Amino acid sequence: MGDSLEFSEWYSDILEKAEIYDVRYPIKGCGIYLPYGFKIRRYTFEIIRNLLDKSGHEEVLFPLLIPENLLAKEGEHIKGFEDEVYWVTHGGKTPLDVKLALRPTSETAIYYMMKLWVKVHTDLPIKIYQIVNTFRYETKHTRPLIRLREIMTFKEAHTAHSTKEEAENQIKEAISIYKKFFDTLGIPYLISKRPEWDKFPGAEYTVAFDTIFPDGRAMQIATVHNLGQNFSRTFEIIFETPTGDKDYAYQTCYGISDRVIASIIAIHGDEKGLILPPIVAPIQIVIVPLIFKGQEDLVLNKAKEIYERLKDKYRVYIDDRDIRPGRKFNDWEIKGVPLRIEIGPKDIENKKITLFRRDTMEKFQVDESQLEDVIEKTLNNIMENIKNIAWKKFEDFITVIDNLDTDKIKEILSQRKGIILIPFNEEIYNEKLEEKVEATILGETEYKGNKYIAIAKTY
Ligand SMILES: Nc1ncnc2c1ncn2[C@@H]1O[C@H](COS(=O)(=O)NC(=O)[C@@H](N)CS)[C@@H](O)[C@H]1O
Repeated sequence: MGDSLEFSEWYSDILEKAEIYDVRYPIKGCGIYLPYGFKIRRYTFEIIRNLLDKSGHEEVLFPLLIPENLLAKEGEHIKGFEDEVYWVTHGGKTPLDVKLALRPTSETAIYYMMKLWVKVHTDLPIKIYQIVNTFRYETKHTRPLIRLREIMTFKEAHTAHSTKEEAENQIKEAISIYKKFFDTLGIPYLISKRPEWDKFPGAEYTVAFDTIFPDGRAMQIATVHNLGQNFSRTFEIIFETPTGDKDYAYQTCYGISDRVIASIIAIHGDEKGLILPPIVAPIQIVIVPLIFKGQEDLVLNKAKEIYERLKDKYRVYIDDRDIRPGRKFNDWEIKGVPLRIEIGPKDIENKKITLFRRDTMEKFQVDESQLEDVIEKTLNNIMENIKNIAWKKFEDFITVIDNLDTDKIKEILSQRKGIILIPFNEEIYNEKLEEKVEATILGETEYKGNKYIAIAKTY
């Protein structure tokens, strides 16, 4: 899946063949999560929910609509989004006296309310998040789960603190939460501080997680923003300090979207189809009874027995369709089911069970009595294996060069692409550098102990 056309064909194909997502909705940039894809999405976002809940965040839910005067309150912010906002102008036939925005992100909705909630320092910190749909009228071409106009799974966390230091620590916590999240999914990443000219509108600075897709292009999969007091001054989120003075809250926000699902598909998949990390697989183990004439019951009963042994601990499914086993194997391999159990009369006689692991495509036999142990070990091993493979591919896409050799950079980015790292150098670190290298400056990054400028072709 080297070059981008081949990859993008593979990607569109797999969304359809694995029945994840249907792009045929009559609005550009909008699509439908089909049942299998919806389950992957649900298990994936359960992980981030648990990580956020365990680190003192509360899940909330805000209105979709934001009145124009609110959205436009913070100058930088509205400048950054004015070309992307969808507007509601009528209620039925009645023109609205105030235009309403479909939230592109919810800073202005949430911070309006924080002003009402925050009076004294003991009302802080506030650490809330929501997982909602947001809307951005993307003018670059849209791509399923990657560049949407309706971003259906937008996890946005928003925090407010009584000191600058606490907000800085929150940035660190957010970065560590995202590291745990992507490590749990086996998605590799490079963390960089976005350049001044590419930070989030209204932020002091932005830290971003970028991964690399099989076509070599970098994909921003998470962002963490230190908002300083920019929004709290505009929205007057003022609190009484312990010494009785007044101060503006110090804020952060951090977001991920459906791109995480796109990354799981793109980074772990192979020519055959999906390879799902067990933790997000709708079916973790599929049981395929090998039915021979006259021995149907023997095999089906054994399949049911094994199902009963596993069903409390795993998401397991018996495929008892009346079709050839080879067809079944193919279907589940496309859907990325991590582990397959094949049951035939000979196995039953020898008290053996045949297992097939999707990541290495290898088949092996175990004693029936060993089944639970072997499954546990194999599923863990699959996760470790696909994570190592993903990081290996990622590292292979990173090229460190020791100076700003623009010809060499352009050459690499036109062939293999990936991320180029050049030693950090204040003089050259400006917007003109993007023109020189004809690529995006991801930002400043630490890599193997040194400081670099990261450069890449991006989505
Ligand atoms: N059009 C889009 N389709 C899919 N995902 C997107 C789109 N635009 C942005 N994202 C993802 O959403 C993440 C958060 O978006 S953002 O603009 O960077 N940050 C915010 O909106 C902040 N309010 C943090 S919650 C990005 O890192 C990116 O991974």
